[in-house]
Order: sequence, then structure tokens, then C-alpha cells
Amino acid sequence: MTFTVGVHLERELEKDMNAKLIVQMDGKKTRLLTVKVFSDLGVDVIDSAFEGYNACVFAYGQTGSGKTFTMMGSPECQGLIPRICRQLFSRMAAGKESGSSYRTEVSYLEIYNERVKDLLSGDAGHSLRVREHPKLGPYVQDLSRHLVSDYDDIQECMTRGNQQRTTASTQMNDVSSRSHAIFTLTFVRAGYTRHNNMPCETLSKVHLVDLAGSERADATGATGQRLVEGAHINKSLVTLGSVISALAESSQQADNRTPKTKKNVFIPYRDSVLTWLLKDSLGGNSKTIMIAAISPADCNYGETLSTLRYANRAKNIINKPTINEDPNVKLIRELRDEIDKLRAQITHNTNPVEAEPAVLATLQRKEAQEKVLTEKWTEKWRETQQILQEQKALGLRKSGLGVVLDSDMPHLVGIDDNLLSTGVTLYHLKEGETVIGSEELSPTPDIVLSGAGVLPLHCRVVLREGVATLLPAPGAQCWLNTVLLDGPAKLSQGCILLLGRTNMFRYNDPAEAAKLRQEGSASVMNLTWNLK
Ligand SMILES: Nc1ncnc2c1ncn2[C@@H]1O[C@H](COP(=O)(O)OP(=O)(O)OP(=O)(O)O)[C@@H](O)[C@H]1O
Repeated sequence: MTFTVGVHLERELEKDMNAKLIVQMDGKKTRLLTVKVFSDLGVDVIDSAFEGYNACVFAYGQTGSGKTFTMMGSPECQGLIPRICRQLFSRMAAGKESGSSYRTEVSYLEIYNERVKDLLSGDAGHSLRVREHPKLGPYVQDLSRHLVSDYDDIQECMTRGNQQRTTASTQMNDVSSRSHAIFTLTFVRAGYTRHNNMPCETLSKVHLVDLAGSERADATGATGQRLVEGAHINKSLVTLGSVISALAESSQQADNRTPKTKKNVFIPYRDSVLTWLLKDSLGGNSKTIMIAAISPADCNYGETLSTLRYANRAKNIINKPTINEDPNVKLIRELRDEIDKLRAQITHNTNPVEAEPAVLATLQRKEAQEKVLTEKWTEKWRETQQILQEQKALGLRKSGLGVVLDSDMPHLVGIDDNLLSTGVTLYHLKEGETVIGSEELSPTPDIVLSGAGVLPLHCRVVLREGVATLLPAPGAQCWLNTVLLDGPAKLSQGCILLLGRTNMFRYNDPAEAAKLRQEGSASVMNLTWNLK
């Protein structure tokens, strides 16, 4: 039997939709033109984040069908997660130019054998508890969240998390994911609208989920640990299936115009950690996309059919996404609306004359309220941006087993002579004056020291145009490179300070150090110290 397949765009509907030809037939050859998954789905996710909607993408399919390849990809061919992150940051860069500000945090977890593990904490072996907040819904207690300010930061998180993820070799896939992984971006966008200078602040949560693959034990040849993992994976995927079916049924009922036939559909979110954590994404306030990954092989016919049935049911779910606006910003907008109406009322003088003083008084009250709220919001956002800049300046990053602090601000690093102390202390010096003393001083000094010989006001460090000068308080013991100071002294890169009898610090000035490195004189300076 022969089939003839004609491929051409002829239906008016297809033409009206500007559809493109993606299947070409040439004799017995069939050519499928590349379908651009990122432009189709990824861009929607980024748009949603910028508009303040929650979004979720999850890849579902049997083991080895390409879920991880679709979501994460490889260094040569990036998947949806890195592409979405990259594009998000390039859009942010454009937005910053037009006055918007952003705050992005990342968390990355895996659900392995029904236990949640933080892929970005130093202690990934430790399992975390899932709890439910009455308003905000399910969340993972103590999950680490990482501030990221550019694509490099986020890429570092992805790489670190992927290295921690549980994978194993099975007969179906050399590097099979044995866990569900959820990469979450929490994205805040704030600024002022151009046309009426209104504060605006929205928050969006974007979950990017790479599910573990469904598998048949006979096909994967799993035994022992792999079999246990497979059982957990399958159980949570069955629950996901039940949740999807129940939600689809509930959505169809909501569409049904005869309310008498409606019954409450129970959604078994809590039957698995995966569905519990994705509760809002699956059936609530989120724009959610399911990617069905299927195998083209005939031997996987049954699994492929099952995946397509899953996807078909998921299609019927109707979510109710809403823009997550900051409550204060919403209040300011409502107040401004009221103020506009009151002003119009006074201008058009539609009310009886005796009502006017009352209207005026209300107007003044609302204006004062609006002013205070706007000022508070502006101050809060300014502080957030300052903290972000300071954290970026602090630049904590992991390097192999070590942690490196890339600070570009002048700072003091504590050198502790207490054998039992284990922490590392770093104090940034701010532009202007940094007050150093004990906690007896009021107001509290910027740097609080304790120990023998520390006066309430011990000294001040004045930083102006990159030059730091230490000014000892009268009678205070301030030693600079073993010399007791009797007046102001300029601090230079690498010098050692002893304040009181026990507080020792090294002063670092990254700008000065970079200059010295360029001049090649760092080695000379080191030698000088050693000789002293
Ligand atoms: N579109 C593709 N192009 C090239 N290689 C692909 C593609 N999709 C998947 N692969 C390759 O197929 C193998 C299996 O893919 P992947 O690990 O993404 O499957 P998976 O569905 O995540 O499996 P599991 O559920 O077992 O984790 C990998 O080696 C991957 O590089």
C-alpha cells in the first residue's frame, strides 16, 4: 500500500494565520524544518515575567526522550532555561536604560525519592521540609535563594546545581535524571510609568521544571537502587496525571452552564511532593506550559501514546493568572484615582456648594496619604537597589573548594587571634566617615568592637576620592604596621591595623591594588613588609 502526502498551505485559515511551512516532501524524503521552541515558548515566559505574571514550563515524557536536553541543553546547544535567563537579562539591560530597576533571585531544588534537596547549598545531602503558607501557598523551608545580577551569576548557579543533581546510567539513557528538578526565578520589576509617573512594582515567579522520565522497569532493566528511584518517579508522575485529570475535569465543569450538575472535584496535590510544590503552577495563578517529549521509535509506541494522552488532558486545564502587583503600589494607584475624581468634582463643581469644604478636606487627606506612601515606596526601592549594588560589590563566589570575595570597595578584613573563632569578618568602608568604637557609644558606631583597650569612640576612617585616612580618638591605641599613631594616618593596600589590644585588621583597597599590580610593584611592596 502506498500513501501520497501532499504538503502545501492552502486553507484560508492557515494563510490568515501567516503559517509557515515546516514539512517538506521531496519524493520519498520528508524534511522537517527546525521548529524554534524558544521563540515559541521561551519568549512567552519572558513576556509574562515582565508583565508580573507567574509562569511555569515543565517537560514531561518517558526516560531518554529529551526532557533535560530541551530544558537545559548542552554547552553547544543551549536549552530553554539558559536561553530564557540570557534573554531575561538582555531585556533587563534595555529596561534599565529607560529607568526600570530589577531584582532577580534564583533557587534550584531537586525532588529525589520524595525528598527535597537544595542544589545550591553547600549541604545538598540534607533534605528540606515542604510547608504551606496560608496565603502564599506551599514552599520549601530554608531553601537557599541567590541574588543574581547578570547572566554569568545565573549560569554559575545552573552549573553548580546541575553538578549536584542526581543522575545515573540506565539502559534507556546514559545520563538519566533520577529526580525532578525545579529551577525558580523570582523576578521583581519596579520603576515609574512614563505617562503619569506612577510607581509600579510587580513580582513574578518562574518555575522551569525538568521532570524525571516515566519508565517501565522491564525496559530500563532497573534493579536495586535504580528500581526504588523508578518506583518513586512513577508514583509522583501518576499523581501528576491524577492532578491534571482532576483539574481538567474541574475546568470543564466551570465552563458548564448548568450549575446543578457541578460537583466539587478533589485535587490530590498533597499525594506527591512534586504536585504539592507546583500546586499554583498546575491549577492556579500561573501561565503554565507543558512540553511533551516523545520518542520517535516504534518500540516506545505505548509510552508515546500515554504522554500524548497526558498532554491532551493538560490542554483542558484553565488557569487564572493575575498580575502580582505590590500592595502598596496598588494602594497608591487607587488613591491617585480617587484624587483625580475629587479634583474633577471640585473643578466641575457638580456638587452642592455646602459639600465643597468636605470634599476639599477629603482631597487634602488623600493627597497627604498618597504622598507618604509614595515616599515610603521610593525609599524602600532605593534601599533595595543599594543593597543589590553592595552585594554585587561584595561579589562572593565559589571557586573549587574555596569561597572568593571579589570586593571592589575599600574594606577591613578581621585577623582574629582567638583560636576558637571560626568566622571571617569583613567591614566595608563607606564614602565619607566610618565610626569605629564600642557598643557604649550612642548612636551605635558603624563598626562595633569589643575587647581590651577599645574606647566608646575609638577612631574614624574617612574615605574621600579613594583615599582612606584613619583618625584616632584622643587616648585611643591605634597601631599601623606596628607603629602607634599619634595623629591622622593614610591607609594603604595591605597595611595592618591593631585597634585596642586585640582587634587586628588588614586594610584592602582593590583600586590601589589593581594600580600597583599594573605598575608591577606589588612584589616590591611585599618584600618591604617582610623586611619590616
Ligand atoms: N533534540 C535532540 N538532539 C540531539 N540530541 C538529543 C536531543 N534530545 C535528546 N538528545 C540526547 O538524547 C539523550 C537523552 O536525552 P535526555 O537526557 O535529555 O532525556 P530525558 O528525557 O531527560 O531522560 P531522563 O528522563 O532519563 O532523564 C541525551 O544524550 C541527549 O543529549
